[in-house]
Amino acid sequence: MKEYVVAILGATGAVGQRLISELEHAQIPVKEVKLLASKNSAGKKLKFKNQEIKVEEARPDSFNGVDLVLSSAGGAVSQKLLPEAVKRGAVCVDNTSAFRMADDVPLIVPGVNDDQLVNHHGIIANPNCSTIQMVAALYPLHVKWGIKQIIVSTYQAVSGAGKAARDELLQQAQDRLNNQETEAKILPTASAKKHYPIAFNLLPQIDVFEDDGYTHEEWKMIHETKKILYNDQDSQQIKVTATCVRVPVEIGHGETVYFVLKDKSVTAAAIQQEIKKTPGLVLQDDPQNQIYPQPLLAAGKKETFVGRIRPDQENPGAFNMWVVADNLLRGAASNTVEIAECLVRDNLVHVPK
Ligand SMILES: NC(=O)C1=CN([C@@H]2O[C@H](COP(=O)(O)OP(=O)(O)OC[C@H]3O[C@@H](n4cnc5c(N)ncnc54)[C@H](OP(=O)(O)O)[C@@H]3O)[C@@H](O)[C@H]2O)C=CC1
Ligand SMILES: N[C@@H](CC(=O)OP(=O)(O)O)C(=O)O
Repeated sequence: MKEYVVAILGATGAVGQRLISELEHAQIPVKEVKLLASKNSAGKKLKFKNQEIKVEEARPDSFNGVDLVLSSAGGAVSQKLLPEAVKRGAVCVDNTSAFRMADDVPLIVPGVNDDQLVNHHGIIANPNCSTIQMVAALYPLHVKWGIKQIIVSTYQAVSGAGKAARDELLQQAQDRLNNQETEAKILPTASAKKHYPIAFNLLPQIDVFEDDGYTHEEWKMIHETKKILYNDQDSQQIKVTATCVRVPVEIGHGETVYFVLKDKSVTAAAIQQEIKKTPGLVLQDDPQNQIYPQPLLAAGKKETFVGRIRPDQENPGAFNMWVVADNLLRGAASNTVEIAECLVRDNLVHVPK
């Protein structure tokens, strides 16, 4: 059986740490693991299956002899280093948005469109975290009844903006409870002109603003959803709009998803049945007993949790639902490692000539 040399780029980060633990349990025969990060982390030791591994500074020649790269060190690092990795024969699964919309890069949610992996040219993109959980929940409904329109509002945890944002929430909360002045340096985005506190607050900005008034996170949800569902030629016709909001939650993105089906006769009970029988989805929908998805319950889990499914009383075929998932696992590390498992399963861990 072939064994693979796997490099984790961004191994010291919020997502990188989870990539390590997901890889420990993956259906991937691992010969060796290389842990790569910035030069600040070079020499640090991290564990893979109880074995201590020294973190190395990521450079082009770090990828010599590597079969598979799991990448999560930000878009600029991916832009610079992944083409170097591919040149050296490594297949890269990238968590960043750097290559997602490129025509020759498959954008994959396993269970939805992993059949498109055969078209890869060395780089495969992992979608945005908010996109993954929404598409995972909607896909079985789209296959069965066809979706015409999606209107989504997100409630995104601070860990989506990295380790530093999570630390900032905790510090601000502590300062506030101690009646001390607090500082905001990271959110809404590290590169923003102004920063605002997230503790006891909500920020209707994730990523930068586009000229049309939408944020780039909203743009990604709209266009990535269409690309993933493009398998089916009707998908380009799906209307999608989004509002993305940062909330003071550590881990777990929530989404209210309003969707309109082509078939106007579908019932909430039929939708619940589809969700229930789809692998990777967990139905938590029992309002009488106050059973519904919550970030605190989803954190640490790989599944996507779905509840509050109810029809729009004034628009037959339209429904509201509430979808929650761990953004660092389902929205990032688990999806990436599942893509890598599909590549191994389908014997696709090679760069086509
Ligand atoms: N699919 C999705 O929706 C998600 C995608 N992501 C993507 O993953 C990236 C990382 O996210 P996250 O883990 O939360 O961020 P963190 O800030 O927690 O971690 C960033 C990681 O990148 C490394 N890094 C930074 N600069 C360099 C460099 N020049 N060369 C090599 N490594 C570098 C850091 O190393 P060091 O510790 O040495 O600084 C660290 O390991 C995001 O920028 C985003 O692009 C993240 C969340 C969800
Ligand atoms: N933007 C997401 C996480 C992320 O990094 O997304 P992307 O990979 O699309 O840049 C969040 O802040 O919750």
